[in-house]
Amino acid sequence: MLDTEPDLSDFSTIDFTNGAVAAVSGGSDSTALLLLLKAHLDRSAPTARLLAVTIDHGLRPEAAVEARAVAKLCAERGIAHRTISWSGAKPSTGLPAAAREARYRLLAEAAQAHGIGVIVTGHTADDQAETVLMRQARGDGRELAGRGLAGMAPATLYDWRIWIARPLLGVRRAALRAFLRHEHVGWAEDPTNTDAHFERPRIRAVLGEDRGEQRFAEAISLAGRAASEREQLGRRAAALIQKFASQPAPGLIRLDPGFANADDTQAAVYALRVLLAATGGVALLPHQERSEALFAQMRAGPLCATLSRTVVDTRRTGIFLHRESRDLPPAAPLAAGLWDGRRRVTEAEAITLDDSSGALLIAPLGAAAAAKRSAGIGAPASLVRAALAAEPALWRGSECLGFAGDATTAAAIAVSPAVAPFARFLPSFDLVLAGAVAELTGAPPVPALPSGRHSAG
Ligand SMILES: Nc1ncnc2c1ncn2[C@@H]1O[C@H](COP(=O)(O)OP(=O)(O)OP(=O)(O)O)[C@@H](O)[C@H]1O
Repeated sequence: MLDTEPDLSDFSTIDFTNGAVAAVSGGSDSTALLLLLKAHLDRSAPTARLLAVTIDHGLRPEAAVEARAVAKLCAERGIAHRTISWSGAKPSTGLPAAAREARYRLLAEAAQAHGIGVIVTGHTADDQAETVLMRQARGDGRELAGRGLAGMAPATLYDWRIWIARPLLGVRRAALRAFLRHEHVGWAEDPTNTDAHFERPRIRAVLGEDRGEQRFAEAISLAGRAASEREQLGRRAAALIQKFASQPAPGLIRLDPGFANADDTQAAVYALRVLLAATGGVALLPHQERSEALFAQMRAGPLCATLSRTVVDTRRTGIFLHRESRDLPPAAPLAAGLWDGRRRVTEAEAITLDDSSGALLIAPLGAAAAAKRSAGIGAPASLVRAALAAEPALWRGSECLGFAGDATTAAAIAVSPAVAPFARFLPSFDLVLAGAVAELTGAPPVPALPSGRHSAG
């Protein structure tokens, strides 16, 4: 064991059977992560593969030099390393979010290409405190006690396919730096970390002031409480979904009328928000206040309203949710990825896109084709047709070949429901809730956590 190794018991809760990708920027936290993880694997899983990956976003000239320094360190320590460049077009607005999205995509692709089962990042307790304080400053906590303030989860499922673990979330940055100094290993300082134009460095500076340690402790304790509240609320909402929700036809959710009278109003509103976002294909949950108002209307009597791109239609037989017909995606060539935020297209490469009879397109089934389909059971025919009309279908010119993913087209393409609010990032706090929505909609089950500790049960 390395003699100044900080207490890193969290490594032992991660399953490294299928190896690990260590995301290493070259900063102190991820450099320490790399060395500590290597020591842990050498000790307890010597056959497990370790691949260090550095993403060069192409945004700072020093990034290439930093990546080479990581490569050199890896070569010295016998660790496989890859530098991957983000070569795509860079947006003029929302650059940090786009860079983050690209970073996780590239890390996931690297893991998949090497058959590796988990990505680990160097997020620390300091990052956690900063995140919570930033969210508090933005007022995220008002929305729902326990959600925004939970901070970063110990594990997050990316793109519904690979887990990102954060084993250093309980470790202070200062301890990691002390460890690196002791090991005589240097690191790169990212100038944006101290640039007061950015929110995080400003918060970081506050944590370094007189009452910084106290504020740090308060933020971490708040995050812990908020995380367990969020998890509990998610479980209660999941139970309501299991009890009251069904899917009579693709894209159509039916809530039993008893849902509107559920005693646990807080959980019912939360379940409603998640179902609205999932049905509409929207990543962000609809506003708390608007959702509360909608729920109150549901209690009061029949209604037909739209929220989060979802039509809510109450009938004698139930409360029905389906994607509204406005702003559906236009016909487009098949491509792997999320379609309308709510359907996941895979294996699209198997299609011959430009055959002689015209390119295959993915587009909504549309009202005319939906009218020819037989109605579902347990739902008004008009609502089944409205839901089906918004389902993705394969087209050649004006000829509809059938639902994308149907038996007739399945050989070439796979389309499965995506649980929109969690399709890109599913924090382990929300595992049970996301699992309930997946079961309801027929989405693939959530892949098992890379550890036994944060179990979905
Ligand atoms: N360029 C990079 N290459 C590889 N890994 C990176 C890179 N940048 C960040 N990471 C990984 O992400 C962790 C957090 O980094 P940082 O705090 O700079 O990113 P962030 O954008 O705040 O985090 P998040 O990705 O969660 O938003 C690092 O410890 C490292 O594991």
